[in-house]
Amino acid sequence: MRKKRHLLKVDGLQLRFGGLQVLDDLSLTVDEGQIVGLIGPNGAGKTSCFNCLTGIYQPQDGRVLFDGTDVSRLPTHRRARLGMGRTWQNLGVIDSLTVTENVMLAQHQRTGYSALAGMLGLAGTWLRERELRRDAAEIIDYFGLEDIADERCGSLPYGKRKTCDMAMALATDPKMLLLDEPASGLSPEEALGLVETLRELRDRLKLTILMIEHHVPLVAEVCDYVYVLNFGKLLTEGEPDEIQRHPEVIAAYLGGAAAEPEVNETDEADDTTQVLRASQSPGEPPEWPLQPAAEGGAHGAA
Ligand SMILES: Nc1ncnc2c1ncn2[C@@H]1O[C@H](COP(=O)(O)OP(=O)(O)OP(=O)(O)O)[C@@H](O)[C@H]1O
Repeated sequence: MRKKRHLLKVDGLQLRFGGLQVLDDLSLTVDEGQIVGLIGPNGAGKTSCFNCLTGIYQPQDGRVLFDGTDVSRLPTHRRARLGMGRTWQNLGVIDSLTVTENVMLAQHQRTGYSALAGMLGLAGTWLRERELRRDAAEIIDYFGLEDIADERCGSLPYGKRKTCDMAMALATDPKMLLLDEPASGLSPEEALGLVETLRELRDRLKLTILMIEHHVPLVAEVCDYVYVLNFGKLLTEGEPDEIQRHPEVIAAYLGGAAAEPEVNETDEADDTTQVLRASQSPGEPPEWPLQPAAEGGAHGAA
């Protein structure tokens, strides 16, 4: 049963680029303390939705209410200060900075002075910088990155850079995390670890999470509620087990909704991963509806 307090309420988003209707009357809510999934075929408009929520894109119509405040016209940094933390599909880390420096850079969204002023030790920043460094170390420990805290992100494997991206989102002190494909490119072990991390973020740190994800077992395992987007419109919503049986959802995925099949680097390496595809070749067995993962797959992590 869903809790009642909406942390995020999105009403009637309309987003167009020229003649392309990217989002069409999209409404959704995310209740406090829940992990909510946003899924849909490639090109359905999921990342564009995140961009509208965080102020990167300005939709032509619609409203975004966050924690009771209408943030529809606020710039990205103001939304971040109110508690919207975000990770990026193509990573938000700066490769030339170390893990600690990246996390501290993210923290400066809430300091009232720039990261550069902090690095230069300008007046009034020194004490605060010391606090930030201590907080950054805690966050880095929390994500198990302490051994590589002083390494430049560019030299790290993809999974570690992804974890650093999540650490950066947490460093902004969010109420809500918007995660764009957190499992993409992760090894099976890392994807299993992510299940635990997401639950811990919700249960221990009391964070609310809205997550775009193609990794089906992960969605089925951790999401309390799921929205399905297709061609910019909400196709359906519900708990994961309802969604997996929904005839329109099955039709959308099997009907070749929006794009060519995606080739995901993790496919070959990860046989526990079931990647949602926009379309499939005739005769190919459907990967949708969601099926419980094989024994030892992500479901085994519960
Ligand atoms: N800045 C932009 N200018 C023009 N078109 C855009 C822009 N951003 C997104 N689009 C288009 O909007 C549509 C939805 O893209 P979006 O990236 O939101 O989909 P998605 O569901 O996140 O897809 P994927 O799962 O592949 O990441 C696509 O047709 C895309 O080309």
